[in-house]
Amino acid sequence: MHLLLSSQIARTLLSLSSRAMSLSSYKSLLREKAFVNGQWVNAANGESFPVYNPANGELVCKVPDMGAADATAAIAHAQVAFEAWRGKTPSQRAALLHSWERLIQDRCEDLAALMTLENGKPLAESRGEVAYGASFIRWFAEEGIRVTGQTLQGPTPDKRIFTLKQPQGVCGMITPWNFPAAMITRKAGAALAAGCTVVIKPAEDTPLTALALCQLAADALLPPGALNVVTCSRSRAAEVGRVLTTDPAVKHVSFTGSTDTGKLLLAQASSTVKRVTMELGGNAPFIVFDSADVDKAVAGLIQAKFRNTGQTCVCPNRIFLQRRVSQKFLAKLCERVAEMKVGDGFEAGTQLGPLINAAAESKLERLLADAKQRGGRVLAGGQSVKVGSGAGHFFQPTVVSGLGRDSACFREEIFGPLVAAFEFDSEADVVELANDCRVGLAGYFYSADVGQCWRVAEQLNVGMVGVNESMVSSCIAPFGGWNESGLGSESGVGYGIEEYLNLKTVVLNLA
Ligand SMILES: NC(=O)c1ccc[n+]([C@@H]2O[C@H](COP(=O)([O-])OP(=O)(O)OC[C@H]3O[C@@H](n4cnc5c(N)ncnc54)[C@H](O)[C@@H]3O)[C@@H](O)[C@H]2O)c1
Ligand SMILES: O=C[C@H](O)CS(=O)(=O)O
Repeated sequence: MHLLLSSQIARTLLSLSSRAMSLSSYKSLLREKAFVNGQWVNAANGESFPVYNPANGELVCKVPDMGAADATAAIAHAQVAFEAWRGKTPSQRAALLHSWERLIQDRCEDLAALMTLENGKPLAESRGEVAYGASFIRWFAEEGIRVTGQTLQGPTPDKRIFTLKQPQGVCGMITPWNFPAAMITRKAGAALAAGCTVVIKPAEDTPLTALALCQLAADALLPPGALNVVTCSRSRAAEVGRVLTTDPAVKHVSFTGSTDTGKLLLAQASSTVKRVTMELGGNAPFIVFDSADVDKAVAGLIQAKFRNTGQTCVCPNRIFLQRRVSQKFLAKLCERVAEMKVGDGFEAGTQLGPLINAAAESKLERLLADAKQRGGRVLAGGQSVKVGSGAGHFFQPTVVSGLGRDSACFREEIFGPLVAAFEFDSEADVVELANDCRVGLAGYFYSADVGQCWRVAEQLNVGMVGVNESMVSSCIAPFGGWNESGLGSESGVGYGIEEYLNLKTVVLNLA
């Protein structure tokens, strides 16, 4: 008994000490100002807005609530910086980006703590995201050195044709709360490596990680004006966004967020015909065929579905189970789900942190009520969870089966820890079901039939497919959606950086 007690005490002390360690050192990167032209600045209106810890509703700090004037000033500084930044060689830019990436890696623990504090995700996931975010900077530093053009024989002997790829200029970026570091570096890394300068508006829920990245960029000696972050509350997002999407000095708008917001920004950006990159909403099918390795499929679903508490754009959203394997899969899945730990992201062993806010919890409850009303069966979870003071919005990992395509879980992006299961009979049936939606970001399926793997991978109307694999994102793989999931592609060889380059054709007369 004494042995057991001492090991429990040790675990508790370790948990508290790791939490204390994380909380104590992040403060060196906590900034309560925005970052423009290499300076820490307040909003022109002197106003600020609060950033809360989603796990307990406690105030973390306040940051500037900037408006149109601040965004316009940031763009002007980025424009001035662009001329010098584009004039550096790709290798010179790469050296600075590599320095930035190394500093990010060195400060992983502090950045991770800051991310968990403002986003709520488990500390282990935050650490993973810091490394993932840094990988994009390293990747694009190298990509920038390998941007190539073409040399062609002209239509007549006295002509030669060359193509050049040149940086577009100032890029406006608007990013979401679910990946406070990676959604910024996946864009800014590519744009900066291409020779562009950037003005970023991070999500109002998670500005602190973005600001911390600015401090490290300054420490890495990125020149003033190359990287700028303007912060604003949700109520000012439209005002700042309108400047970023309509100022003639901005040549590219890169957005990651919901499809509805993306459509709005697209319309605004059209007034000055800006280049755009849109990474929008998803509704990923996750198909398990009779021939699948069920244990592997269950593990894959757990990994992809509950990452970031189910709040990622590539989370499996509709789980399609072939009839013969359905019960076995659901039994194994529910067994694993029942073991998952919901809690504060700083607590050791936490696998599911809080939802980002009350609206996210209300949406989850609405989707669950709709599922039940349509005859869905709750096989696991289904309840919110009180953690600590109870001010956070925690929800059990939940599994609902017996749903049809008329359910809200089929039609909407769930964006939470709710597994919605649907049964199917034939391959043709499930491909039709999977493609019955207006977005097409990611899709996954498990099958031991090679021919089926090829057929289904080719037939799914999505930008990324996992075949017996549930993780499709990395700096190496092009990331982008079809249909209403977006435009363009981020990361990959050539794709991500090309978004920020203009193509120029030069026809040279030799005579
Ligand atoms: N495709 C991807 O890579 C990807 C990645 C993350 C999130 N998402 C999608 O984002 C959604 C969830 O994120 P969210 O709730 O933060 O999305 P959201 O569209 O509400 O917000 C995203 C960003 O847009 C800003 N914004 C909102 N309205 C604006 C406006 N009128 N003008 C200018 N900016 C505005 C927000 O402040 C935030 O910074 C989901 O649909 C998810 O699929 C997609
Ligand atoms: O939520 C959207 C992100 O793009 C997911 S990922 O981290 O790139 O897989």
